[in-house]
Order: sequence, then structure tokens, then C-alpha cells
Amino acid sequence: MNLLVENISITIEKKNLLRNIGLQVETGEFIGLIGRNGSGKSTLLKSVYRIMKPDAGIISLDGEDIFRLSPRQTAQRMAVVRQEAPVEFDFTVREIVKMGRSPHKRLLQSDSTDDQDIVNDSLSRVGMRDLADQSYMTLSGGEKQRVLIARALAQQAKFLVLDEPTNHLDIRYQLQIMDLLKDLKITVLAALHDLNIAGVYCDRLYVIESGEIVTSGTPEEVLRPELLRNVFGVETEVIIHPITGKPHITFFSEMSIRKE
Ligand SMILES: Nc1ncnc2c1ncn2[C@@H]1O[C@H](COP(=O)(O)OP(=O)(O)OP(=O)(O)O)[C@@H](O)[C@H]1O
Repeated sequence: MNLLVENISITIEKKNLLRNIGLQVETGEFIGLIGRNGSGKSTLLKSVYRIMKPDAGIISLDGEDIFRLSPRQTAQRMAVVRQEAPVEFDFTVREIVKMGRSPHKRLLQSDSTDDQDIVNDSLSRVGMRDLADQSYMTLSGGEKQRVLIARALAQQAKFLVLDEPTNHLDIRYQLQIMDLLKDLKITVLAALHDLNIAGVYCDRLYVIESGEIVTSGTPEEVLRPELLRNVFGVETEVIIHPITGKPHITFFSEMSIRKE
């Protein structure tokens, strides 16, 4: 499944949230979207998962305009893990993950053994099987995030949109969940704040600044000290790490390099 975003723009109250955005995710690619707070990452992802309609431009999945798909057709193709997912009622962890199966079922159709196996497997893969009967509301931030990832896994979509999928996770789960998502080998578009994680896992990166894509390329091409200074306003040293073979960034705060 491939995603094509062509020339999309969104203006709200005379503010250009997105300007002529073009972006492509080929089948099986893991693409990262990076940029400062407020640069437009979530807004762009929201248009991709159809909760914000652009004023101009086209977004298509395998050549089909996403705004012409029904919600059910969209959910069969695309799973979304958002930063915050408000859950109004007191569902258990298992009930939340089961919701991932609904695009594949008819109204009121009961769970098949396959559905139950998929739900159990998704819970196990994020390490939440033991908490399956606990109320979602009582979970820690990181546990909630793992449940939402399990729900996306249970949906078995061929395209995954991730808005900061690991921001609540401790370092072990960050790496484990990123490994898991990468191993799915499906098409992924992810907004990421951790640039070292972006460098290790993404095939290509798009950099967004004030609602515009300012550059794109492989992590080696994009994650350079000059660009990081211009976009993020920080000093860095970037090496190709001898073990991972990927760019590794060391960030220097002003204090750490201040010479007394
Ligand atoms: N509905 C809206 N009305 C007005 N302004 C909005 C609206 N939605 C987003 N914005 C503004 O658009 C800009 C981009 O927001 P967005 O959430 O896309 O940023 P982001 O890159 O995801 O930031 P962060 O890294 O902090 O999550 C922000 O300045 C935000 O205040």
C-alpha cells in the first residue's frame, strides 16, 4: 500500500498550517516526519487519517482519494496510533484491542476464534497480555500507549500512521516497539521527536518547518549538523555509528559547551 500526498494546504483563521505539502511513502517504506513543536506534523498526519480535510490538494492510498473512501474502507487500509486517544468509557484493555477487529466484521457479528487469537497475539507482542482484564483508564501513560499499538496491530492494516508512537515509553519498550513496528514490513508514516530513533528506523525522513516540507532524504542525508542547527536551533555532532551503521547524534546544550 502506498501513500501519495500532493500539494496539500490547510489555512485556519488566516494561518497557514500546511503549505503545498508533497510527500510519498512507497509500499513497505518506513518514513519519518520530523520538525519542531508546532511545525505541522500532527496536522499533516490528521489530514492523512482524514480528520482534517485540506483546503487544496489530494491524498491517495494506492491511487484512491482517501476522502472518497468510507470510514470502514479507510479502517481496513489504515491504522492510526495517536499521541492522545481519549477513551470515554471504562473499557478493559482487551475490549480496546478488540475494537481493532471491527473493520473486518459485520455489524453485531461475534468474535471468531481467529479474532480472539489476533487480539491475544497483539496483546502479547506489546507485553500487555497479563493486564488484558484491567481497566484502560487505570493504566500508566506507557501502558496505554502499548494498548493503542496493540489495537493498531489487531487491525492488520497495510498502512500505519503513527503520531509519536513511543513518547510515553521507557527506553526498553521504545526500542522493542520500534523493532516490532519495523518488523511488520508494512508502509509506515510516523511523526517522531527522537532524532536518533528516526535515524535508526526510518528509510527516509521529511523535515517540516512552519507548515512546509523543507527537505527530505535518507537519514544520512538529512541528519546533518547544519540542518539540525537551522531547523532545531541546536549544536550537534553526527557520526555514523560503528555498530548500527546509522547516524548517531550527540546534542550539545549551550551550558555543556560554554567555556568559562
Ligand atoms: N484547529 C486549529 N486551529 C488553529 N491552529 C491550529 C489548529 N490545529 C493546529 N493549529 C496550530 O498549527 C500549528 C501546528 O500544530 P501541530 O499540532 O500540527 O504541530 P506539531 O508539529 O505536531 O507539534 P508538536 O511537536 O508540538 O506535537 C500549531 O501552531 C498549532 O497551534
